[in-house]
Amino acid sequence: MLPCRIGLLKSILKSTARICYCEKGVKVAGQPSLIFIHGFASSKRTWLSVIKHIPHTYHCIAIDLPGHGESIGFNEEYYIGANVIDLLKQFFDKLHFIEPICLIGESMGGSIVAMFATKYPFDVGIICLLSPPPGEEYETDLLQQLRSGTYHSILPETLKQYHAAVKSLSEKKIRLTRLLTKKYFKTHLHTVNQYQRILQIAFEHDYPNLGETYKQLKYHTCPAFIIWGREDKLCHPAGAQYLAKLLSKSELIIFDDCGHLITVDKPEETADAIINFLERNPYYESRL
Ligand SMILES: CCCCCCCCCCCCCCCC(=O)OC(CO)CO
Repeated sequence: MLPCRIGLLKSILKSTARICYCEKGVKVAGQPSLIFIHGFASSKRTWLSVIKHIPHTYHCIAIDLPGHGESIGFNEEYYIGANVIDLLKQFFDKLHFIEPICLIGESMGGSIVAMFATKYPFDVGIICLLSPPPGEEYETDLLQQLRSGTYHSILPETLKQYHAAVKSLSEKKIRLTRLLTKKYFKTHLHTVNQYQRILQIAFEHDYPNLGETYKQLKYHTCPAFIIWGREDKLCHPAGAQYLAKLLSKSELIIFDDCGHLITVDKPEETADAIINFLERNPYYESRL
C-alpha cells in the first residue's frame, strides 16, 4: 500500500544523504500534500497507523529523518543548527509539490516543523504539531532528566527500562510480546550511541531556542492544528495552550487517555482530526 522510495540528495554538507520515504496517493492541484515527520528515535513507520485512516484522495508522504529508519548517510552535523531544515527543504524541492504543503510533526518532529515553517514560510500552507517539546518554560521532570544526560526514559537499554519507558510514554495497554521487545533491541540498541549524540546536539543547539522559534510562528498566518495527549509525561500538556495562544490561526485538541505517543494511543482519532481540520480550513483561504 505504501511503497518506499529513496530520494537522493546532494547535501549542503558535502556528504550525500538519502532520505527514505513512503508515499500514498498522488499530488492533487488545489490540495496540500501531507508530509509526516516522526519524533526522536522513531521512524516513518510510526505514521502508518495514522495514514491508513487518511482517505485515498489525499497525497501522503512519511519520511525518515537523517540518522533514523532507513535513511542513509547520517552525519552529526545534520542536527547542528538548522542543517536538517535545509536538507528537508532540498528534499521537498525535489518532490515538486503543486501546492504549499501541510507539514505534520510529532514530538521532536513537531519542533522541526516549527523550525521549517519559520525558515521557509512560503513552502508551508498548514502545520500540525503533535505534542512538540514546548521549551524550557514548560519542562517536565522527564525532560529535565533527559537534558541532564539520563536518556533511558526514551532510550531504554535494559529490559526493565524498556518496560518502564513504554509505560510512561503510552496509555495504551501494549502487550509487550517477546517479538516486540526483541525487535526493539535488535533495531535500536546498536544505534543508541548515535541517538544519544542527536539528543546531546539538539539540547545544546536548538532546544534552548525553541521558545524563540515558537514565538516567530506568531507572524505566521497559516492555519495551525495542535494535538496533545492529556496524560503526556514528557512534553507538558500546558504547552498546548501556550502554543495555541501564540499561533494566530490555531486550533487545539486534547485527547483523553492519551500519553506522549499520540500515534500509538490515538492513530485513528489523529487522522480524523487532521482531515476534519483540513476540510474546515479550505486551502484557498490559507493562501490569502
Ligand atoms: C534541527 C534538529 C532538531 C531540533 C529539535 C530541537 C528540540 C528537540 C530536542 C529535544 C527532544 C526531546 C524530546 C523528544 C521526544 C520525542 O521525540 O519522542 C519520541 C519518542 O522518543 C516520539 O516519537
